[in-house]
Amino acid sequence: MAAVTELGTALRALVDASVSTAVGPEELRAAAAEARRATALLEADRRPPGRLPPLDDPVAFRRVYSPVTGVGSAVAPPLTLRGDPAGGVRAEATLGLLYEGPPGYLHGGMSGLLMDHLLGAAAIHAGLWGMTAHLELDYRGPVPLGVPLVLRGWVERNAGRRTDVAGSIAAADAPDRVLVQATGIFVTPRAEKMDAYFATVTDAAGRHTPPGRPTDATAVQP
Ligand SMILES: CCCCCCCC/C=C\CCCCCCCC(=O)SCCNC(=O)CCNC(=O)[C@H](O)C(C)(C)COP(=O)(O)OP(=O)(O)OC[C@H]1O[C@@H](n2cnc3c(N)ncnc32)[C@H](O)[C@@H]1OP(=O)(O)O
Repeated sequence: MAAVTELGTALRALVDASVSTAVGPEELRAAAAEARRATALLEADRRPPGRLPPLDDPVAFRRVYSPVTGVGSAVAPPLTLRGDPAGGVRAEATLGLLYEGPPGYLHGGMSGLLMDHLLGAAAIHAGLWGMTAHLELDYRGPVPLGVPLVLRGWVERNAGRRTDVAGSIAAADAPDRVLVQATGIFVTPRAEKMDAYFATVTDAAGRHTPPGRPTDATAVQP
């Protein structure tokens, strides 16, 4: 885990530098050569989609390469999710140029990614695992880059396999001024669909490992 985290941290610094650099073509080409060298090292042993990495724990919902929370992911901020004393889950993050949409502000699709994850995690935190069936966002104000943000997700109601969830993004210094407001419907797939989607998922040792049961523990910190 320490090595995965070390590489993820180094790669995040690299991709951040690569989108904010102002150096010339010579330096860019030299950096590209270094990047290709690192890629060759990593490509020596790869896993296919559907085989979880050894450090993942599908029962605890730990995913080290998640594009949102993964400590090993170059593109994840990465978020640390916590249980929110006000209910649901929350995370703090300061996002950089990698995620820029309008100059100086967060790409709207990135808000969608983050909200999808927060809402899904809020359902899991409440013991209600589901896949995103519907996600709706209202963009009330642009989300600034480079300032601390607070992201929240909470369950509104649950009926059978369907869970209605909501969430928000705000600047940490103005938490009541909601910049992005999200609502979503998460559905635990019926058994036939669970089978069809995940029957071939295995852990690193090749054992069948379907996604977590609705009552499983979560990766959310207490
Ligand atoms: C993802 C695997 C994860 C594995 C391990 C996880 C570790 C995670 C760790 C940490 C936190 C994670 C956080 C993750 C967040 C991100 C999650 C995603 O990105 S999920 C990918 C995108 N979503 C899809 O690809 C779904 C595609 N859609 C489908 O496959 C089906 O539509 C599905 C399974 C969602 C529902 O199919 P049915 O056949 O099981 O269920 P039916 O009978 O259609 O619906 C059940 C009820 O829900 C309502 N419903 C379904 N879809 C609806 C919709 N779009 N709008 C409104 N209502 C809907 C229906 O009307 C019905 O309600 P009535 O029982 O009649 O009252």
